Parts: sequence; C-alpha cells; structure tokens
Amino acid sequence: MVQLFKFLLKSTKAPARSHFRPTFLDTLRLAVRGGHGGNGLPKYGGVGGQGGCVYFVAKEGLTLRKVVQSLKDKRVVASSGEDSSKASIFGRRGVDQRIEVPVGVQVYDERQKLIADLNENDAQCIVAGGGVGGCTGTNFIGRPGENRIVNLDLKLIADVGLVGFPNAGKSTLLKAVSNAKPKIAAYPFTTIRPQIGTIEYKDLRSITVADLPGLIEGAHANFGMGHKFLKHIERTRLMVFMVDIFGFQLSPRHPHRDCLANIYALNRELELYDPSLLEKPSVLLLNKMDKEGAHEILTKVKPIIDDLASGLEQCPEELRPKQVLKFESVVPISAMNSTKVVQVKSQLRRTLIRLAEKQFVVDSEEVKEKLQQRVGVVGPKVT
Ligand SMILES: Nc1nc2c(ncn2[C@@H]2O[C@H](COP(=O)(O)OP(=O)(O)OP(=O)(O)O)[C@@H](O)[C@H]2O)c(=O)[nH]1
Ligand SMILES: [Mg+2]
Repeated sequence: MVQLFKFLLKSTKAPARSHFRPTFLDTLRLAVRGGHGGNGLPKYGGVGGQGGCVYFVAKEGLTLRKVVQSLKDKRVVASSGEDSSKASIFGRRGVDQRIEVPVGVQVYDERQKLIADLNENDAQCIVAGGGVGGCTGTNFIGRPGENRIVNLDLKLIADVGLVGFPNAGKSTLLKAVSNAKPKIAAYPFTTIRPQIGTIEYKDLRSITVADLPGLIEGAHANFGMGHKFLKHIERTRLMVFMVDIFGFQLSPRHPHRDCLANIYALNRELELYDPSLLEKPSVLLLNKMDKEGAHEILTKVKPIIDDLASGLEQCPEELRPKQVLKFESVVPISAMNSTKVVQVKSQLRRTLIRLAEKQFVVDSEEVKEKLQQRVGVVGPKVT
C-alpha cells in the first residue's frame, strides 16, 4: 500500500522543465558589512583585533547568477576581530569575506558612485572595510565595520558586439561563425539575453562575439530592452552593425524603415545613449543579400552609406543623428551563405588586427611623448 502511494506521488510529480532557463542577470544588489573591531583591554593596554573586510575578486567564467547561488544571503558580513585578553594582548583579526564575481563587473555604491571596475581576472577591491580594534584612541572600544549597499553591474567583455534592430540576422551570423547556438526565428526579439560566441581560426587564435538583443527606436530612453543591453556595447572593441537590406518594420502599427533609415536610427540611438560610442570602430554588414532585389537596393544606397552625412536631409527627422558614424568597412553579406560567412570571419579578424596595430602606434607615441617630456628636462630630446 505504502509503495503504491509512493508510486502515485512520483507519477504525479510535475515534469522536469528542461526548457526552463533562468533569465540573464547583469545587475545585483548586495548589502556588505565589514566585521566589528574587537575591544581592547585597558588594564594591560591591549588592542582589539581589526574586523575582517569584504572583498570582491574577479574570476573568469563566473556569472552573476552563480554568485547569487553561492551566497546564502544577499547580506555579506565579515567576522569581527577578537577582543584583547590577558592571554592574547593583541586580539586576532577578523576573517575576511572574499566574494568571487565575474570579470567585467563594475561596483557602485548607493549614490551610483563607481567604487571599482573589475575588468581583469584576479582584480580585487575592498567593498566594506573592517572596524578598527579598540585601543587608547578609541577608549578601548572596537569600532563597527563599514556598512553599505553595493550594486554590481556586469558589462560583457567581448572583442566584437553585434548591434542591430530585431530580425536583421545577428544570431544567424553568430551561429554560422562561432561555436554558439543561439535561437533563430523570423520574428523580432528572438534573442532576449546577450550571448557570447567564440570564433576559432585555423591558427588557434580566437575572437569573442557578443550577440545582443535587437534594439528598437527609443532604446536609449529604455524602450524595448533599452539600455539594459546597450551598455554591453561599451566594452567591445569593435561594433558590428547588422542591417537587413530590405529594412525593418517592428509591427504593422510602426512605419517601415528602409535600410538607410535603419542605419541612421541605429546611429541616433547610440548617439543619444552615449555620443562617445560613435568614436568606437565599427563595421556595417548589409544582410540578406541572397534575396531577390537586394542588389538593386545596394546599388542605390551604397553611395549614401559611404558618406552618411550626404543623405541626412532625406532621413526622417525623428531618426536624424547629429553626428554620423564612420564605418571601417561596409560589407554586403548573406548570413546564410557559408562562403560569405567565411569572408566575414576573416574580415573581422583583419579589422581587429588593424585596430590593435593602430592602438599600438598611439600607445607608443604617448610613451615616446612622455619620455621626451621627462628626458627633455635633463638631457637631449629622444627621437
Ligand atoms: N534570406 C535570408 N534570411 C536570413 C538571413 N539571415 C537571417 N535570415 C532570417 O532572418 C530571420 C531573423 O534572423 P535572426 O538571426 O533570428 O535575427 P536577429 O537579428 O538575431 O533577431 P533578434 O534576435 O530578434 O534581434 C530568420 O528567419 C533567419 O532565418 C539571410 O542572410 N538571408
Ligand atoms: Mg537574435
């Protein structure tokens, strides 16, 4: 009878939700407190131990979700320092709390002031200092540790960020060039969380590509999925804009935007979100060139794309940016055509190498200039 009951219980259990995937987490709020300082011993001039500190340490391969899972509570407290005693005049220091967080996390305090930017593996910062131990200066009374709320903001770090309106074919391209397996479908907002894929080359070099959810007009003002994902573009070295050569219409209630209007709209969204993003190197991919009529459109729009400023007057006013983007290159492709995809792969690599070389020249010029300034005071000019 008992066995039958157990069997019935088992069979009525809800089926495993294999399709369930927790949503992407890129912000986290934690309360942190340093340990209390131990009390001193006035009779012997004993000093209490300092309270432990709360540290954040960046580790590759972690996600904020894993951080949440590893914490018992959203309040992290380091342990108190020990009181001074006859046997131990100097009280022992409290134990530190070291919380591992993903690389790319920025830590802000309650007033949104940046405390630390942990963008390298093993980078660390103290987010709550421990209280000092009781001594003559504190009347032998241990002080409380720092107590604050911190906000963790994760910005993905990838070499390349794929940016575009929904349905442009970003995920199709990512799937074709990398090891990622994003969802692809003929409706907008198929991608709802950023995904990173790695493109591997024959010489074992690799570059990382972030597929970001589609933007919509007004993303800068947090419409659609808005800033939540625009911020990830900040950390990429190269922005790859992907536009459907036939344009895009969000829904029958929205106007159809042709390919040029799409480019201006993307330009404007970035400009309104953060104008400095327009200085970032970018490449434009005009997708779906395999479809009929695509080449005719390309012939018409290419001269304007090559000089975006020249087409500003024809651009609808609500989409018109103040400053136009300058693309490193404009490539017509079909994300479904394997030959084109291979070309994109090598094009991305070449562009990144060129950018790294440019950066190297800038860096070494700066170093040279600094050296010249320093050496100029005491010796001959360095050439
Ligand atoms: N004909 C053609 N169709 C394409 C091409 N690239 C993508 N598609 C189709 O376009 C639709 C949208 O592709 P996705 O890769 O999901 O687009 P996305 O930009 O990731 O869209 P969101 O995730 O919504 O932002 C799918 O039906 C794809 O099969 C292409 O080069 N040619
Ligand atoms: Mg997608």
